[in-house]
Amino acid sequence: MIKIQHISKRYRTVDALSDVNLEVPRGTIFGLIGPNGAGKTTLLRILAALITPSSGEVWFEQEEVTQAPSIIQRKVGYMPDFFGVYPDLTAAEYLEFYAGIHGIPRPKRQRIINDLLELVELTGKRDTLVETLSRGMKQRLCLARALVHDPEVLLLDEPASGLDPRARVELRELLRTLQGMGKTVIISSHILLELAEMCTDVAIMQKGHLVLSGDVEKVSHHLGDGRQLEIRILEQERLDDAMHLLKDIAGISNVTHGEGNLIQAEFTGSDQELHTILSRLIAENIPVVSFAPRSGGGRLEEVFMSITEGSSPS
Ligand SMILES: Nc1ncnc2c1ncn2[C@@H]1O[C@H](COP(=O)(O)OP(=O)(O)OP(=O)(O)O)[C@@H](O)[C@H]1O
Repeated sequence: MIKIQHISKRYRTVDALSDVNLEVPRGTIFGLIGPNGAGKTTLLRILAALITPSSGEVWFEQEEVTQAPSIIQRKVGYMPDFFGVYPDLTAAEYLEFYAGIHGIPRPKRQRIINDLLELVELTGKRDTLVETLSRGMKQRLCLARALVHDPEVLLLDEPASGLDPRARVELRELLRTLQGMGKTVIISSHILLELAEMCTDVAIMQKGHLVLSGDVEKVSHHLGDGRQLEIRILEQERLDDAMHLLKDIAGISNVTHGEGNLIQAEFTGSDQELHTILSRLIAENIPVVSFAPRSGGGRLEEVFMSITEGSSPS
């Protein structure tokens, strides 16, 4: 678990972070979302010990680390939001260079490099000049670079920006693999939907403040207390019956007819009550095809827009 307590950072006249408190559970894929200038990069750079906060504490498990950069550097891998300039190095040489920087003994390096190239699916590119790799490949190589010393925590600044949809799917799969390896991953983005599909937890930031954080479901449900319910039924003729029935149930509001035979409604209540609603529909012989609280980015997007009013998410 990483605990960020009362972290503030002031650059001359700019308050980049103001009293940020955040807990990142171990093993999560944690998204930092916020418009440009929200303070995401500043927070990641503090967590990577690249800059020190003006005040506050960062705890990695039982250790306070703001004054102990060597602990952070051992535990954390950081991927910045820019690729930088590559000297004339092949992918393997590039990783070898960073393995050297991390003091990994020479005899161990080749195996680590082979494993990392395999992990990020660049084995076939090991002797290719980095400069000639595609953007997605460079991105994955940078990720491999951040993993060279086998850190517990990975910090990825805007990893999805500029990636095409396929590269984004590959990145998401890679992040899941890393999570499966027990790593905690913190990623930032100013484009909410990029993260909604990748993260288990999110924190929304604006103008140096943390506005809201928690697991994706919890944050998605933040708007009102309710969740959005989507019910699809088989036969158009039963649509009105189903809508009437739903409108009479306590806890259900805003029942509307969506595309095709879809009914959408707001729902406040427990999973037990949700189960009761489904049972009532079935008891009335309404041919339910699917019954689901709406999840994913759409809802999160609404939350984001409502609490970062006036700021565009992209
Ligand atoms: N080195 C610096 N000197 C002065 N001000 C800075 C510096 N770095 C960042 N800032 C300011 O701090 C605030 C937060 O910037 P930061 O880069 O952390 O935000 P961000 O959420 O990562 O934004 P972006 O998505 O644009 O990268 C901004 O107002 C920015 O101009």
